[in-house]
Amino acid sequence: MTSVPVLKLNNGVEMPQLGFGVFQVPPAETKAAVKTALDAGYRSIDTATAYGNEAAVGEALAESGIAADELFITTKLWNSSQGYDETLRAFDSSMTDLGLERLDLYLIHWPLPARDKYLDTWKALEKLYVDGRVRAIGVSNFQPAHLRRVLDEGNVVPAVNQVELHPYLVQADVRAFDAEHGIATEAWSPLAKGGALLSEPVVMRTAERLGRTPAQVVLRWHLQLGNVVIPKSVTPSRVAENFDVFGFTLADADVAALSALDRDGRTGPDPDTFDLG
Ligand SMILES: NC(=O)C1=CN([C@@H]2O[C@H](COP(=O)(O)OP(=O)(O)OC[C@H]3O[C@@H](n4cnc5c(N)ncnc54)[C@H](OP(=O)(O)O)[C@@H]3O)[C@@H](O)[C@H]2O)C=CC1
Ligand SMILES: O=C(O)C(=O)[C@@H](O)[C@H](O)C(=O)CO
Repeated sequence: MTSVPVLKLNNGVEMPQLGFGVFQVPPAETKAAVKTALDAGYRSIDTATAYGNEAAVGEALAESGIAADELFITTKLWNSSQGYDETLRAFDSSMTDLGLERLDLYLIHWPLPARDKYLDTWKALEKLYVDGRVRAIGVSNFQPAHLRRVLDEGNVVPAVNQVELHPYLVQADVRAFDAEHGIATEAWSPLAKGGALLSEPVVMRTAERLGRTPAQVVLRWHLQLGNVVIPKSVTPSRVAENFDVFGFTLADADVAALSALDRDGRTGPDPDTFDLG
């Protein structure tokens, strides 16, 4: 079976560079989707309390019989649970739902700067890390200014920053800041939600030339930039297609041509202003 390259995080923990996302997968369909992904070879699963499907992910993991040390499971603390004590309680609840002894990666889902609770929240993640309940801790949707405060006031450097990232939103500043501080950048909505990006002439031409699909070309672009990617699909053929991205490479010119699609094209909320939950 294809083995996925791993990135060594800043604490030495190894994270698969390709994983499977389950946002908007209804709980009743999640077990089947995760099983399909595990059968295809994925070993990293990205969920969140907000997705409402942690328990279904946990069932799929338990039924798979795959050893915990071969899996890499990420979940995220939802906005309504920010704050030190609330975070510790929310973590316990996620672990019960996931049925895990130890989590691989726990992320603060959004910074919510107007609430100004993410530093207290980060302290709780640090406690979970120091107590050995999670192998790595990180953040999601953090802009450099938010990360700067965590670096200045925290004791642990976040291992990962998971942000919206695809050729319409290349996130050069965030990626540069992350890289400068040893933080791995993980791309959410790596396919820009499977929309217009996959019909861009440059993406289609490149795919045709290489005998690959547009989604595979976009995922290759991420991998060659060094991003962690977590495409989501409930379509088994696409789940397999998105995993089959290790048998070809893009030329530097192809990578540059996709990067030139950058247009500040967010599909999701702006982290500086998003405040929900
Ligand atoms: N931290 C955060 O704030 C966020 C994190 N995430 C994480 O990132 C993951 C991925 O992001 P997501 O928003 O789901 O978007 P993606 O960019 O992964 O796109 C998913 C969409 O693309 C379609 N698709 C998947 N593969 C292909 C393919 N090969 N060809 C054509 N279409 C395809 C899917 O359709 P179908 O399923 O019908 O096959 C689905 O509609 C999430 O599942 C979640 O884990 C996402 C948003 C925010
Ligand atoms: O999918 C996620 O992880 C998200 O945080 C987003 O869904 C986000 O909550 C959103 O898009 C709300 O409109």
